[in-house]
Amino acid sequence: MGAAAARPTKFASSARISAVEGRWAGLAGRRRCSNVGSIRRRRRRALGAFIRADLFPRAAAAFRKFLLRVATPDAAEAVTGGQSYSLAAEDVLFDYFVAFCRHSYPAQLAAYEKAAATMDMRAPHSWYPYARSIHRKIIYHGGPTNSGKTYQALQALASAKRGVYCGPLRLLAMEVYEQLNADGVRCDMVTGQEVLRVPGSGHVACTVEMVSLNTHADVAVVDEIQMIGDSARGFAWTRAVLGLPANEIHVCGDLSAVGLIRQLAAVCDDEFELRTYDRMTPLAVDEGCLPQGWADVQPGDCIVAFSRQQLYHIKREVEQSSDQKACLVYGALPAETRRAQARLFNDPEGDHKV
Ligand SMILES: Nc1ncnc2c1ncn2[C@@H]1O[C@H](COP(=O)(O)OP(=O)(O)OP(=O)(O)O)[C@@H](O)[C@H]1O
Repeated sequence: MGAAAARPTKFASSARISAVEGRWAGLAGRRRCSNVGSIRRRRRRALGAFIRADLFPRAAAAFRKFLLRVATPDAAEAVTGGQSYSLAAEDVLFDYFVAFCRHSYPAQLAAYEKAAATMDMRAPHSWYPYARSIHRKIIYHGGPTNSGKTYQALQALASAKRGVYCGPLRLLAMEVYEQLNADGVRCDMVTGQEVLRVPGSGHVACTVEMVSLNTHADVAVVDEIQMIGDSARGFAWTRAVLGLPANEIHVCGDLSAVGLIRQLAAVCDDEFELRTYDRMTPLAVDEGCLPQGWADVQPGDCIVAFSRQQLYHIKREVEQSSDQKACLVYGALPAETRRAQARLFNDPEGDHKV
């Protein structure tokens, strides 16, 4: 604005009013001085008021026309009043601009506000309207390994009409799939690697990344819930806990995620219950190594190695130096072979116990 422009003061005389009117008309005629020009430079601010960038030029032009039609000399004085115009006047104008847009383009602003809400990364629970339409109960089965947490959750799953199990491993999904089908509860299996459909099934056992959030379940089981804190895969547990449309969600794991799940339940307006478990048998770390080498391996032992070559080598050693037979499972093993190996190991009548 020109330095010669008057400061915003009260009007005292009609001569002054006409001077301001003249200046208003002159300044408004040059677009940059109408202050709508300043608003133009504030597109981002307008976005914050849900005025989209593509609506902005049209809205700003309409607002400018509107201003020129209705502005009183007072307004002209305030808006064009010398250096003091800058921020304070723009703030005033901006509020009027927003009010004008709300009045003139209600549908556009509402649509953009709705779209912005769905993209609000701070409220992930709102991304799952189906789950939010259900008042869910989250039951946290917490305790150390082998304390029977998953067993209890699976009991609830098996007795439900429609259920879903989500686990971190294909093998766990497969174990549940086989167990439920063996117990007469028809169950599909869905993993990234394979999909097995059982006609008429009401249940599905899947890896957690594969769980469908579009199918209602009476009971859902989310296993190894502490993995929600995993930097690479934790998102899949978060998605399952927030998004599963199930009446009851049984989450199983150690107690490290209790606080977080309790908070998520509160945010989702779900019920929360904590059930804690103790180990049924003690777990102790052996003081020494196997004195007789692989000949000391006992039925039920599990040996972990870090390469395929090592695994085959150890299997050979165990079978040659003891009367045990060993099964093998590793990541690259085809799913069908892995299942056959797991079946061999789990068969109570079989002789593959390592
Ligand atoms: N009440 C029970 N009756 C019969 N078997 C049970 C019972 N509770 C647990 N088990 C068995 O004990 C074993 C360990 O139970 P489960 O897998 O439920 O433990 P967990 O606490 O979930 O262990 P993890 O943390 O390793 O998953 C399983 O083979 C399970 O079938």
